[in-house]
Amino acid sequence: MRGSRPGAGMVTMLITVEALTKTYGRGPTATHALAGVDLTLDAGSTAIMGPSGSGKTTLLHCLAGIVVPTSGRVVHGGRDLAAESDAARTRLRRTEFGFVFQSGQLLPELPAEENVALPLLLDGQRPARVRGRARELLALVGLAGMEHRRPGELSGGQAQRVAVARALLSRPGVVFADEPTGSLDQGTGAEVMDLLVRATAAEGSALVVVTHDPTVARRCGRVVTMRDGLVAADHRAPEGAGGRR
Ligand SMILES: Nc1ncnc2c1ncn2[C@@H]1O[C@H](COP(=O)(O)OP(=O)(O)OP(=O)(O)O)[C@@H](O)[C@H]1O
Repeated sequence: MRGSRPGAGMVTMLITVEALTKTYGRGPTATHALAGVDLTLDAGSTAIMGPSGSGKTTLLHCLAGIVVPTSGRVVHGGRDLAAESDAARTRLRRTEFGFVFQSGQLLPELPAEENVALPLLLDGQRPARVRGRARELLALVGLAGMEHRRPGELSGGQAQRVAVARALLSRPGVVFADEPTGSLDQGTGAEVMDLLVRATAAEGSALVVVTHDPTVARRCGRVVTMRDGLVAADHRAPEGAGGRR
């Protein structure tokens, strides 16, 4: 049921980045985090890999409209994000994008269901409907029956599953994840990553995940490798091999 967003599930080119640069600071201490990136993000799952400091998080933040680039364009739905107002970018992030961070950033005093439902409850949407959707998503991520547990009563992997459910709440076109398994042991991390790929696919959302971990990247249909602020490699898994989409 994805009828609320025009073209949902049919869009293949989601975000296009053209000649993107981002420089932090100025003068002799300036850091050129992105040095001219061209990239078209399409449906499916994309991992962004590369050495520390190569610009992965900066690219993710530019794609998601969190960071405004120094030059270049980030085009989403025909609109250049950089040319939009802060308010318009915030609205876009709330309605079109979902986010999963390294540690789930759940509110400790709220049960899982409320943590998932909160963004749309704050938006003033009908509570019964929002809570129903939250329960549906918690079941999708394998947490049926744990709706009333608070984050302190969940394992690290379960807490990240709640964060995945929350990211999918508004039926986003794209879910952005920055080292989503970084705080988990390897086995739990692999389970959460599988879940993240499966749940985003089931909901018809694209996935962009920044990771250092090759086993995480192998679960994605495409791997973009950054080096010194540029795309150094861009590999797609052959149809049916790797990239479990
Ligand atoms: N807010 C900031 N102010 C100044 N420099 C920054 C800022 N954010 C990032 N940088 C610098 O920009 C470069 C790219 O950083 P970025 O975080 O995008 O890299 P990364 O590939 O995600 O690194 P890591 O894998 O270590 O997280 C680095 O040299 C970093 O120090």
